[in-house]
Amino acid sequence: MKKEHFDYIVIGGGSGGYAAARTAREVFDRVAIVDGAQELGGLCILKGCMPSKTLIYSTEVLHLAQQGRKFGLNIPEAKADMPVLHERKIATIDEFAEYRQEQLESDRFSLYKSQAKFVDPRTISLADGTELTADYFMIATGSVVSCPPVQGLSEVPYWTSDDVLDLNFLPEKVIVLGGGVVACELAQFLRRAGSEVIQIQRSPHILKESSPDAASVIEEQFRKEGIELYTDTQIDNVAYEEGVFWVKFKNKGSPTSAEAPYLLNALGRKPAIEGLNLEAANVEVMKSGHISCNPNQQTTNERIYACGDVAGPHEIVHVAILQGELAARHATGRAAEPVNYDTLLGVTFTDPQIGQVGLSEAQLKERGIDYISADFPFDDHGKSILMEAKTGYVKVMAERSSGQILGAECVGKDGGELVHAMAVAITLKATAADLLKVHWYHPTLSEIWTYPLEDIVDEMNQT
Ligand SMILES: Cc1cc2nc3c(=O)[nH]c(=O)nc-3n(C[C@H](O)[C@H](O)[C@H](O)COP(=O)(O)OP(=O)(O)OC[C@H]3O[C@@H](n4cnc5c(N)ncnc54)[C@H](O)[C@@H]3O)c2cc1C
Ligand SMILES: NC(=O)c1ccc[n+]([C@@H]2O[C@H](COP(=O)([O-])OP(=O)(O)OC[C@H]3O[C@@H](n4cnc5c(N)ncnc54)[C@H](O)[C@@H]3O)[C@@H](O)[C@H]2O)c1
Repeated sequence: MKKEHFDYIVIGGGSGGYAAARTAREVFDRVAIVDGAQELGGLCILKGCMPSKTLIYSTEVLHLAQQGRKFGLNIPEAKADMPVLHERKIATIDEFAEYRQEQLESDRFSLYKSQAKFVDPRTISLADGTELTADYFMIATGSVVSCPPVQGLSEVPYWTSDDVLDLNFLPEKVIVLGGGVVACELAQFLRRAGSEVIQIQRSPHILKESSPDAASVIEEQFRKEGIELYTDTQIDNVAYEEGVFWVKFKNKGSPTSAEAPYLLNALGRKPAIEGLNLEAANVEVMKSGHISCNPNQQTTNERIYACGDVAGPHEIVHVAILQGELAARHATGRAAEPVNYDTLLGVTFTDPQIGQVGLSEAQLKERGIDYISADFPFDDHGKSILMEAKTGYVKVMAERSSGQILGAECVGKDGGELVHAMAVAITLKATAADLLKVHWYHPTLSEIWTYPLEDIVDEMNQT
């Protein structure tokens, strides 16, 4: 049996794993990456952020073109050409994936294309029986689509996000189960591409990670665009007969049903821990299935770290990367600062987008922090009015005593871009008064932030 020893072994070569390997390699000479995927590159590049945002951007352009009259344009017909959209996605993603594959295959690392399984706390075995030992391990195996216990769901041929991101035809009608980020981004993509869409969400609002105010804006927009959106539902069962999916559910208590030839299961993802044999490595998992980690990303076995979707608490690429870098710095004995989730940035790529950063109002209340909140709507702002981008608002929360910005929300056109101004402010601990010293160019969407900032400073001056 082949055996080899490394300083550091990364299991899973996605965003988090590659960040850890690259950072560990700055110090260690012998770094191995083990990945069992048929195609290397990880979720973000292959079936997550990049393909979804490529397709979503196309339908955003399509939506604008269809609104041509509003802008004084005569665009006779604008519609999605699904095979071409599909080709564009493939070409775009291939380029990103190729670059990542080159990085993984470089001679800086020893790459093993295999599933890994722990044999003991210092050893993994590969599919061909090879055993690898290491001083330190990083588990970065990501997540997989989950199939929650909805009656009938596991027996029907549902689509996942992978299928929607790989469509080369326009489905005439799709039922979308769920109201999380994946469900919402893809429901709007499908609708704008031309499908009939029925979306069924359990809780009273979609997008539970966002504020109810933000979710309400998206709900109104979805309904305006023709998505048949049900919230506050309970799914009774799912069935599939002769090419038709049936979903029976209670809509605010009353029995309802929906039928369509396609069904997207967007009811969430779960950590990819199956087959790792974590018990053999003394690595414990939490009730959610995430690997239990301390702030340095060390698991219950201090020589084994975890990062990204498999560790949580947020399934977001930049968090996976920050965690991977931090963990590798820690393992190589360098200064390492735990990820600060109080400055967390999140973006939902619906249109309008939701950008949110720092503490939410709910968190500020929960922590008993005395704060001032001020908001301003896009329908009263010069640049957004001339762009016909009048939906949504910006909101800023600042500590009452100091004016330090603690949280911000931007629901609007390119909200995910605009919110970065506040992300910088929050991370650098700027106050509302500091931010009013910035040159905010006119007319830009960004200058909308000055209105709530002025309101905060005014309110502070009154007390
Ligand atoms: C549709 C969709 C859209 C998304 N959009 C965004 C977005 O816009 N922005 C954002 O921040 N996040 C987005 N996300 C989330 C983001 O993609 C993930 O948080 C991120 O990619 C997770 O990275 P990771 O390194 O933890 O795991 P992954 O990139 O999934 O890497 C895990 C790797 O581990 C390998 N592996 C698994 N098990 C084993 C094993 N036993 N042995 C060896 N190898 C193994 C896999 O083959 C894989 O290559 C999206 C997700 C989805 C599904
Ligand atoms: N823009 C981005 O950053 C982006 C985009 C896509 C995905 N992601 C990440 O990927 C992760 C996975 O996203 P997701 O949307 O698949 O999961 P999610 O957990 O965010 O959403 C799952 C949805 O399914 C619903 N649900 C779950 N079980 C149910 C049941 N039994 N009956 C009815 N409803 C049920 C939940 O209420 C929720 O609305 C997220 O954590 C997100 O951070 C991020």
